[in-house]
Amino acid sequence: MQEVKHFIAGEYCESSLGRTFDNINPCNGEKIGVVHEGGEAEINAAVAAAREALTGDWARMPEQQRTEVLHAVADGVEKRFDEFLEAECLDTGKPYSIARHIDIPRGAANFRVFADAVRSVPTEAFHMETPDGSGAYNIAVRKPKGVIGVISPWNLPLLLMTWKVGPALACGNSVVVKPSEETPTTTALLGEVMNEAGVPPGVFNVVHGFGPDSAGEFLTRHRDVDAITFTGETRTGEAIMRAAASGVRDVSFELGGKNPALVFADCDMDRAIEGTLRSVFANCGQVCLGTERVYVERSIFDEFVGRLAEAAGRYKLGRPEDPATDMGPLVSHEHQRKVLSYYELAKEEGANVIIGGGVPAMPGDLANGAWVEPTIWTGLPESSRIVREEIFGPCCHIQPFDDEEEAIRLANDTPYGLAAAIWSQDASRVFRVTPLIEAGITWANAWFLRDLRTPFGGCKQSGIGREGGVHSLEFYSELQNICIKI
Ligand SMILES: O=C(O)C(=O)/C=C/C=C/O
Repeated sequence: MQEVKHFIAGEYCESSLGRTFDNINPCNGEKIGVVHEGGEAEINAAVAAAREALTGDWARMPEQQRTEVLHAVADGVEKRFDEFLEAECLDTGKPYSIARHIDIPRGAANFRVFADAVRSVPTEAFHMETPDGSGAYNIAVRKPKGVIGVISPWNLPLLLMTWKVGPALACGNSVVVKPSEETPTTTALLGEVMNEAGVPPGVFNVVHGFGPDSAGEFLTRHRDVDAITFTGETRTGEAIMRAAASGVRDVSFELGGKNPALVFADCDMDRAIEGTLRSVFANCGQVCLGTERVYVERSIFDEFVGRLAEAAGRYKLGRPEDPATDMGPLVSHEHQRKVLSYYELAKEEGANVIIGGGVPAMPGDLANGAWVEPTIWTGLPESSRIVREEIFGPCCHIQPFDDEEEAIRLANDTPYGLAAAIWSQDASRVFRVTPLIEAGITWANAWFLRDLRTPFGGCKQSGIGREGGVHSLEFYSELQNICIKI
């Protein structure tokens, strides 16, 4: 039976609370093992270890060596690829086919891209004239921010945790990570890789537990944590922001969304179907950048709905390790209950259920898993909760529109602003429409095409700040301007 422990100061340890919670396989509801629940004592110990690491070998390590160590961490993840793959898919239920191409490779790449960025992205320097004519030089220098609190989500556990830990360590910080209680294993496993790669003890720490009145809250409230980065639901972000205000700590948030896709009649229909299918149903609809609202130009509405439904009907739900599987369960029975409550609400609100809307019949032990059917609705008003609220499941509502102005208005009619996709082969339309979409990330004729140097994050209630490239370096460092009089 698996036992997932905390990782503090380079060592695995149990909880002083003497409490553990079950880790459940969402494919069949079976217990995978137990996870130690961290309390205030564990968070205090982890933050203290992180603080001490900032005055030890890690602080004295030359930047070049630090980046080599981070490449060694990436090597370590790649060397133990199958171990990370199996752990991630056991925790999440996601198919090997997704984790093999997205989650685990990005788990390594997120260290490499920022180890390289910190060596190549310049800071600014200005020469200035001075009244005495001798002049002065201004040089901006990046310095570590300090101890970073990282609260990472359950949908892409390794990817989204290393998306934060990679740049944080590249900038010379130390971190205390509180992974989601649903998916603790790969974050815990990374501790071994950190030790093997030569990351000094205390630089990378992991404490497991829950949010309120548990490890998550204790971490965000800890006064010796200099900044907090979080990916997850907007209302949790609000609570973290309130905690961060005490001590004026900086925050970086990637929060919720209700992302639109705009499909124009002049699109490449095959590409629009393929791309929208992925953006709605990938990872069982549990991707923050995913589409839940699809707006289709009226002249192609019926054809688009029919073809998307036909494609969605071909998903093979099954075990992660089955090569035929292209959709897993939701991450937990709790999340299944939430998604199914929206499936019921849609029926109550009179939606046309084009496909799905329930629980699939699954064979054998899989019948005890957190499964839901890929689902497509039409016919609801824009005021419907189905169209307004983030569901985070394999489902979308499709609505027709008649012109570009209406499409843009519909897309922007949401308190969120994370991602969007538009499908059109008219270049003028693409350049006209995309800047008018209120979203931090907008794809045209693509989805989830990711250049890690680009700004990544949401506006409105979808987040604060940007990650990616220099934007991550900006958050994970303090810039000091040094003015030198000649
Ligand atoms: O691709 C990324 O860097 C990223 O952060 C993906 C986020 C997905 C959230 O569900």
